[in-house]
Amino acid sequence: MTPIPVAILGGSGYTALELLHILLRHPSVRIEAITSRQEGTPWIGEVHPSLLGRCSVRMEPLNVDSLVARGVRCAFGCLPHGASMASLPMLLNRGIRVIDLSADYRLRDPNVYAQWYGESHEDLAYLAQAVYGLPELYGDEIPNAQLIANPGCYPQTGILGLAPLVAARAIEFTGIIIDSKSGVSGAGRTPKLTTHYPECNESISAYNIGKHRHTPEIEQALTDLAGEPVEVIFTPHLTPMDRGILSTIYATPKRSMTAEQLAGLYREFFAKMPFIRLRSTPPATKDVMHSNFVDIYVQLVRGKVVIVVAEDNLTRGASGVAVQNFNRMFGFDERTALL
Ligand SMILES: NC(=O)C1=CN([C@@H]2O[C@H](COP(=O)(O)OP(=O)(O)OC[C@H]3O[C@@H](n4cnc5c(N)ncnc54)[C@H](OP(=O)(O)O)[C@@H]3O)[C@@H](O)[C@H]2O)C=CC1
Ligand SMILES: CC(=O)N[C@@H](CCC(=O)OP(=O)(O)O)C(=O)O
Repeated sequence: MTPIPVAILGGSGYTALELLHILLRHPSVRIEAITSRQEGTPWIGEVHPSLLGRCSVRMEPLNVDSLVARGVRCAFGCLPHGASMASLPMLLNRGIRVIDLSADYRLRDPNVYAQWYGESHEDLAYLAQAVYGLPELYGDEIPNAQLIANPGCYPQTGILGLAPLVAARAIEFTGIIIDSKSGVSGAGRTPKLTTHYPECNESISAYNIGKHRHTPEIEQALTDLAGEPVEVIFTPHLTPMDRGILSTIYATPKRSMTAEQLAGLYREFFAKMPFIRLRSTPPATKDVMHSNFVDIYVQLVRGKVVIVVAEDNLTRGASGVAVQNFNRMFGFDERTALL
């Protein structure tokens, strides 16, 4: 089969690097273009030395006419939110399918976007068409999507960790606590004071308590599953590791259940989902490093359900699930290049 020509936008960043490492293993993909604001069209290996000898593509400014002329069929947007909705409509208008790794197209209600992101949404037309790309929940909508809103890194741990309980209406839909810890690469490659080495090394800190923009994303998906509003208290923490997210979730059962009934709910919900691993011991971030797996452990403790979820923020949290979506969009086995 002729490989599918793809473009990656925002080539200097961490998710672009992760995506390149995965796509270079994909038998049916050709990296046609890597776009960047960098001056002088550098080789990708000059910006990401781990790609030296593996990928000989020059970075180039974004030029949609050129991408169309070269037959690009899918573009991965690895840009910050805001920059995504400023660029991606140009590609979509020309028939290129897009997987957007930013948050711009994840929240269906533009008023909710404005409330949590502090800016109004500028592309209501494509927002209305976007499919939320969490394959385990919205998998049937992905093959025909022109625009995939790739899910956020933290939200995937909260949504997947709670999905079996919410779908079974087995827990209270308020007072759910999601306590998450992320490695520093979650903040991207662009330097910031909080992620400067002396600021974050040997230290753990909570941030954006009660106002992190992933709260409405988690609630939107869980509300879809429940058919009624679900409310969460989501608290992220920055931890001194390169990559990985560990979320510990606390929920209150609506009715009493045994450990076996609880485990059965999870087994049934995630049956046939190749990237969910139900664990008999609490997972660690190292167990999922560089993989597309989401590891989930669940236990009853003093009348509460405690769920521990581990994922790699760059692989499963961003670029791995983007390739999982790509595989579904273009009719490949969803595990291609990921297992
Ligand atoms: N890091 C993570 O774990 C996750 C990230 N995401 C999301 O994925 C997207 C990319 O994240 P990540 O790779 O970590 O971010 P980075 O900051 O590492 O990279 C983003 C890249 O986008 C380009 N860029 C930056 N600002 C602009 C701008 N104003 N206009 C156009 N291009 C710009 C730059 O590339 P260049 O200089 O080459 O132009 C930059 O390197 C973000 O929206 C992020 O929120 C989602 C899930 C997890
Ligand atoms: C550790 C860290 O700073 N993490 C980022 C979230 C990661 C991310 O990329 O989220 P979006 O895809 O929704 O932009 C944060 O809390 O803002």
